Amino acid sequence: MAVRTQFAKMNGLGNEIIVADMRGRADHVAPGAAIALNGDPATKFDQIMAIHAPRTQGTEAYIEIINSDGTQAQACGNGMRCVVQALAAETGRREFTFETIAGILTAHEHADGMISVDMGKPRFGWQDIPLAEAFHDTRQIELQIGPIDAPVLHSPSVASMGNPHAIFWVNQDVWTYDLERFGPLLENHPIFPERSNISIAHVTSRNAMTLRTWERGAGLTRACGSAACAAAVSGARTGRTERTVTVTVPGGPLVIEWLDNDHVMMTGPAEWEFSGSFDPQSGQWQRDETAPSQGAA
Ligand SMILES: N[C@@H](CCC[C@H](N)C(=O)O)C(=O)O
Repeated sequence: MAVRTQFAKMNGLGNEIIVADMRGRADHVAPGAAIALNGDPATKFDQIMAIHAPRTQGTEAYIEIINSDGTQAQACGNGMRCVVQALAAETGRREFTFETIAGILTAHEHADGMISVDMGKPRFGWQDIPLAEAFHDTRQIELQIGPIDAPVLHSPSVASMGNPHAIFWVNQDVWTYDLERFGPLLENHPIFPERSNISIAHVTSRNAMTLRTWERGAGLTRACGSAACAAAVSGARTGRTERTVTVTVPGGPLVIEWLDNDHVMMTGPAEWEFSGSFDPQSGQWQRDETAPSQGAA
């Protein structure tokens, strides 16, 4: 059996996150271990944020992001806030620079405990999402679901926040749509060769919208930070909103700012639940019996 790794079970507005401390070791969390952890109600998660030793000078760590189906993701906004809270508790520092498969990003914890993550620049080219065919205007692409003459959802905006997002705009309560039914069909639609995160957005003012997301590789979630960013920039890009938007997801509000330098800043909370250790090969785990404490290590 492999040496166990320490983890913290956390959440970012209800997006279920496992922060795993893989520093000082060469192995990775195996897809089978992720699937096993997700199969246990106590450790059920949306993403594992595996903290590895830094690969690039000037960064704190390399973060590997693993969906609950064992696949890798390029971005996870809520997970990054959990990583920041765990490392801030461990080190006493508030400013961090991380590397992910999608590049370098910075984040900081505010004095009130809220955490801002610079999610980088959005990309809108059809090859960047990616889409399987050329669309020169990705503010609205041809895609619909439901009866051909009365589609339930149609004409989404698409954007990449490092990972692929499709945002379907609706004029009524986002809870009136059966996202559990449409999500998997749209996630796996042939237009998305790398699958996609699927969101439904209802703009309620120039600075606010509500959002529900079916996550690629994880399913229905209570929050998706990168989807909130993709929805905010798409809202501004299509003239529906200003560049600063409060995006209310089922777990609560996230503030998204599309800055003049084109970077997208996401601000929200993170919450520690419990700590333990698991075998990164099998996913066998146990809860720490010691007094409650926070931090990945
Ligand atoms: N929960 C995340 C996004 C997770 C990644 C996604 N499922 C994918 O495969 O792209 C967030 O908060 O951004």
